[in-house]
Amino acid sequence: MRTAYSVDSVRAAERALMARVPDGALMQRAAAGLAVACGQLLGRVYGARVVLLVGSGDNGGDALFAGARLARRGAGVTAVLLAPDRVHGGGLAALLRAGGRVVDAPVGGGADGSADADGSAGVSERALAALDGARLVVDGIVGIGGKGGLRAPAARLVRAAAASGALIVSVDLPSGVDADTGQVRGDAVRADATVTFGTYKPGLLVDPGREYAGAVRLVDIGLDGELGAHDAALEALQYADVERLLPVPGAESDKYRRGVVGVVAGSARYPGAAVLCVAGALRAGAGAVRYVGPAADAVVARFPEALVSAGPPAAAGRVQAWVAGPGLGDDDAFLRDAVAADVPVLIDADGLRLVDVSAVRGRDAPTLLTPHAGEAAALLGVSREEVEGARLESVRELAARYSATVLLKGSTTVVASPGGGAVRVNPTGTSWLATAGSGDVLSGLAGSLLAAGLGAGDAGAVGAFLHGLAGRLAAEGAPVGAQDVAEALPLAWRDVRGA
Ligand SMILES: NC(=O)C1=CN([C@@H]2O[C@H](COP(=O)(O)OP(=O)(O)OC[C@H]3O[C@@H](n4cnc5c(N)ncnc54)[C@H](O)[C@@H]3O)[C@@H](O)[C@H]2O)[C@@H](O)CC1
Ligand SMILES: Nc1ncnc2c1ncn2[C@@H]1O[C@H](COP(=O)(O)OP(=O)(O)O)[C@@H](O)[C@H]1O
Ligand SMILES: [K+]
Repeated sequence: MRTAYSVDSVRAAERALMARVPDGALMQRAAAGLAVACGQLLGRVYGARVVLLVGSGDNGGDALFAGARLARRGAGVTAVLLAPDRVHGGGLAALLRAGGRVVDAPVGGGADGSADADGSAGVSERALAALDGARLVVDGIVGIGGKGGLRAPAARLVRAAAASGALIVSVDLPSGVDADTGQVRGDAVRADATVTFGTYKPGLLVDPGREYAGAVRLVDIGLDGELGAHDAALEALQYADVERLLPVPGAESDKYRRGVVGVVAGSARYPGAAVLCVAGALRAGAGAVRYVGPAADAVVARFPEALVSAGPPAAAGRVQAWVAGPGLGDDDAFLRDAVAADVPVLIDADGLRLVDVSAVRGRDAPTLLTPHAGEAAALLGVSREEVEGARLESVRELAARYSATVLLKGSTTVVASPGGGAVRVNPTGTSWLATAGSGDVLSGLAGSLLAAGLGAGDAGAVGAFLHGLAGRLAAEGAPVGAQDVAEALPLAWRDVRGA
């Protein structure tokens, strides 16, 4: 399991560790890892021009000590100081000893300024000129101490760094990205790589922050033992975790023991949603798929193995979980039956529009809601942009409001449980999945995992993992349709099982 911890937990763990190690040891470990990563990106360090963007905190200190290490290996290192009067003293001294140069960012060398009329944001020509011809820019403006959007001088330098064409490495996290949420307000560094210390931060794993971070490398600074006393804020399942959770049939399994999933989806207008949902459900672990609804002919024509009926759900025979909602249109009768059933229920798409909050809250069996950002926005009464800018907050809020597990789809898919705890973040997503109907495949797939006995959080996280993997395997760099994603699910299973 890959985990990420909140800033508060990181700070507490760092305090505990610092009490046991010599002064400055953690920063030296961080700087050593950072310098190694920079060296690898540069290839040849000797003679390379490196610019450090140095803020007023320890993030800038890391950059300075790493810059000193690069300077000792022959790089031409220039530190641009955003707040010369508050720079990390030890780091600056180390850089100067190693032969590095220093340029003050504020015009006139004072404290960091604010926006001004000529657009220079109070940044000196010398600071901007230092970026010309740099091969590598090290972003040490702010780390976990960042608050709000970048101030104007920092934002000006970040734009100049982006325009310089240099490789950009962020220290701990891209400056301008909120460490706890991944939110970006205004300018932020778009890094080629981020070297983070001790643990991942949530903002490195969740968009929009994740996209700004580039390739993330974790440097061990000895924090693991101390972090054990804290709860992770985020968890990302890895292959081995998913393999353990897959519902592989045992020798004595039969189709009923494997679980039967019922699908309430499709309408005369949208029969395809039913077909795609069943396509996902058939390849996910349940022993049988029952379809009820108006698209029964279309479903059985494509999948003779599906058990179909016109409904209602109560007359369809026993199921261990229902999936309800894709392509339903406005008819909520079958949805209500499914929600009233005392088995796990996954609600998606039109079902999310039609469902009654109090009916969901009143359920005893687990409920899994799978909105995309637009659906989540409608449920929360906010804009789609607000949901996409604050995925973690949105998914946690929905889970609390509905007393349900919520899987929020999109460029980063996240899963929150009603009782709080770590949010699951899916590591396998690919934007090739942004194709009509792929959400229907996911709902069938995750519903099938529910029927096979996985808890709602596991069904959501494993479903998203397999879905993302299937999307990648189906696409291999070319556009795919939702059916292709469903057909690649066995490949995803085999990939996870190493089969
Ligand atoms: N605490 C530790 O043990 C370790 C900390 N390390 C580094 O220390 C960092 C945290 O250091 P700090 O707590 O000093 O905080 P930061 O260096 O992340 O940032 C704090 C400084 O940035 C300024 N600032 C805040 N928001 C800003 C904004 N929006 N625009 C411009 N400037 C802004 C503040 O005025 C403050 O001086 C970590 O991210 C990591 O890089 C590492 O050296 C590893 C060890
Ligand atoms: N940019 C993206 N990156 C990764 N996955 C994406 C992206 N956009 C959409 N997806 C995934 O594609 C699927 C689309 O589902 P959904 O929006 O419900 O579409 P539909 O209703 O057409 O089925 C979801 O699993 C979602 O997470
Ligand atoms: K940074």
